[in-house]
Amino acid sequence: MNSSLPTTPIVFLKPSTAYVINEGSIRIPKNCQELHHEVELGVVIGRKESSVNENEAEDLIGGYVIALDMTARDLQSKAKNSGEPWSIAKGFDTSCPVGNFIPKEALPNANSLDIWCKVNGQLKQKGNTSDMIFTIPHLISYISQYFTLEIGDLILTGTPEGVGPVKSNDIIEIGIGDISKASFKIE
Ligand SMILES: O=C(O)/C=C/C(=O)CC(=O)C(=O)O
Ligand SMILES: [Mg+2]
Repeated sequence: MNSSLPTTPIVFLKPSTAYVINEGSIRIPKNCQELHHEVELGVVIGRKESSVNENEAEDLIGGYVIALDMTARDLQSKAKNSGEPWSIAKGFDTSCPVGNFIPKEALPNANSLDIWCKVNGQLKQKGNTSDMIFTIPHLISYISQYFTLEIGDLILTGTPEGVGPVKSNDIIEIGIGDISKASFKIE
């Protein structure tokens, strides 16, 4: 996205009303003319803890999901330019579609997974979690210094290149290789 590499993770929050389960619909938020898909690996927290170091972080992982960080890019750019928070741009209703839960034991290689996103059958994003700027233990440790992590919390880990716009009636499909797949329609 032409931003310089962050030296610490950029953290924002989505409310639980952002969730959409597999085969659900995504709503374009009010005043948004540019809604973008961002496919991301999601880490589901399985144990309540705060202030963990990177070595302890692995123990907090309960499992994974494939997820979308749906972003009202125009509203985010406006907020960035005026120094305002990203809450609406990132946290509007239906901004966090998720696939089915995958237990940690079923995904021992979370740091080298192919993740992908198709829009109307066309591949738009393809990346590998080994290319993430920050490792999963680093993200968990960093976030846990500020927020107590609770069972069921979901951490999205950042998106690979290829983010782009979607419009009404588009179908977004996301997946982890051929291990997990989910599909959503833009209302
Ligand atoms: O810096 C920007 O303009 C946008 C950054 C993001 O939206 C960050 C993400 O959500 C991501 O990289 O996954
Ligand atoms: Mg993102």
